[in-house]
Amino acid sequence: MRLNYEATGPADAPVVLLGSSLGATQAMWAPQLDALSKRYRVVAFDHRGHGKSEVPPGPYTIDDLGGDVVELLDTLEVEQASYVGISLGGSVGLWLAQHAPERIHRLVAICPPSNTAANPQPWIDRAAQVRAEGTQAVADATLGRWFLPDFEEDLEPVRRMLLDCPDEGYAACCEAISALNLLPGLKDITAPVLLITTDSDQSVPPETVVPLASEIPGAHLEIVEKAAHLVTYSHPDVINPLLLAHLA
Ligand SMILES: O=C(O)CC1=CCC(=O)O1
Repeated sequence: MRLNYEATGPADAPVVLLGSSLGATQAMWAPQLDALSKRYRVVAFDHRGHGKSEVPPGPYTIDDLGGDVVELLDTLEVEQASYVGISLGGSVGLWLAQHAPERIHRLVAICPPSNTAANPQPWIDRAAQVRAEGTQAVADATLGRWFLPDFEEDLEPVRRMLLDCPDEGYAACCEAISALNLLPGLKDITAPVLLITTDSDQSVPPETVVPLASEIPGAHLEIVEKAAHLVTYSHPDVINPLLLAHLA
């Protein structure tokens, strides 16, 4: 699988991978790049079906998405990296920590869905809707979940990113999310984990993230106040110091 990625920071610095949300590209990490790339080789990638990565026909599985990242590490000849992921990207991080523990140095999982298999129908319905009508059919609702109404920045670039997402890639990743259950392997994770959730996340409610902290050995939990789902984008002033402290 050919994954698109953008690398910034010193070529010989420790590598940090950045995994994005459903419907987003690596460009969503712009608010983190300056802070992280002073100390790290930052590799922000597009999941399969997203951005400039390949778009094979779906459905995809979390094994596909996680396996793609292992393949990317192999291609980059990186033995071990830290990983920061949000939303679907956070789920991929939890998968990597369970299935490729020797490749993950430290993990930050932000607002990660972990047991959507318990209620798969909304994701199956969303996949069908996007295959039939395109990502424009879900763009307004998505922006409403990603940001609180008082977030004043221009959201057009984010809307454009969603509209540009290949419909098949978006739908196929919804199907991966619909079958997701990462709970059984949490107790076996050995990498140091920082979990981040927010008080107003309607996509992946905090009640589904907080309990993960007592399942993952030694995990640290942070709850960001007055923030919705795409907290890396809306609150870099809060998130970036948390990332730097955990990755150090
Ligand atoms: O679009 C959403 O609802 C937010 C979301 C949940 C999982 C993911 O990757 O994005």
